[in-house]
Amino acid sequence: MPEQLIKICGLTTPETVDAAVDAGATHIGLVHFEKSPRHLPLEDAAKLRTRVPPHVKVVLLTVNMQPKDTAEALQEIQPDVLQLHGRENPEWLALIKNNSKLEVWKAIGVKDAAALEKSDRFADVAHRLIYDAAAGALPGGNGLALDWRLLLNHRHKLPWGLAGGLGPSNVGDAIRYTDAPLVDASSGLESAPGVKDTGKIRAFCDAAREARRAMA
Ligand SMILES: O=C(O)c1ccccc1NCC(=O)[C@H](O)[C@H](O)COP(=O)(O)O
Repeated sequence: MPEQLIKICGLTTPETVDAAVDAGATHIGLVHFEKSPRHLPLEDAAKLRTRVPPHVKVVLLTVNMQPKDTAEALQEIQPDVLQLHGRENPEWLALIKNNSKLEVWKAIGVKDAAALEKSDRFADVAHRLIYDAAAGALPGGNGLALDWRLLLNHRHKLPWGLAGGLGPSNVGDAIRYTDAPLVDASSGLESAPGVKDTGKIRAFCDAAREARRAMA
């Protein structure tokens, strides 16, 4: 049975990082984007990063960040994965991929089938695509679901994950319906914008693993 990958995104405190690790998350996401309620200054992100054991991967999220600032963030935080969540183009991803050992993920806002097809242009330059709802008030973390039906007949050219509006009550359906190898949630695990609920983190991880187990 393949391991269900689970990313808990937008963690901002030691308690919630520990809760995600204890609940069995495989990835934790740290957002460095000032307009987000989940924004972490570099120094704070670097401190949280040190709490994460090696078997859990740290994903740094940035949005249209300049190369010099990106280099500084990578140096300070030392993530395992860089997730680009803005309008970054394939050339920009290629530059990062060819100049570092990092995994590079690209978030794709999926508003229709055309957006999904267009994501193929990242096939040679990303290690994984994260399919999310199209940008709302923020580029991500809006609690909006994409139309899962769009994923059903798509021929994935590289590893992928499903994000957007997931929480404990629908992640099982999402996995059963789309067979997503990775599920990613943020606002559905909060009691207020930017405030993660450790009970919801645990329930999300349990529900995701249970759905995968039942499909084996
Ligand atoms: O979470 C944010 O605030 C955020 C801000 C800017 C870019 C990306 C952001 N989050 C990206 C994520 O990976 C979220 O987990 C993903 O968009 C799903 O969010 P949600 O629908 O709230 O579960």
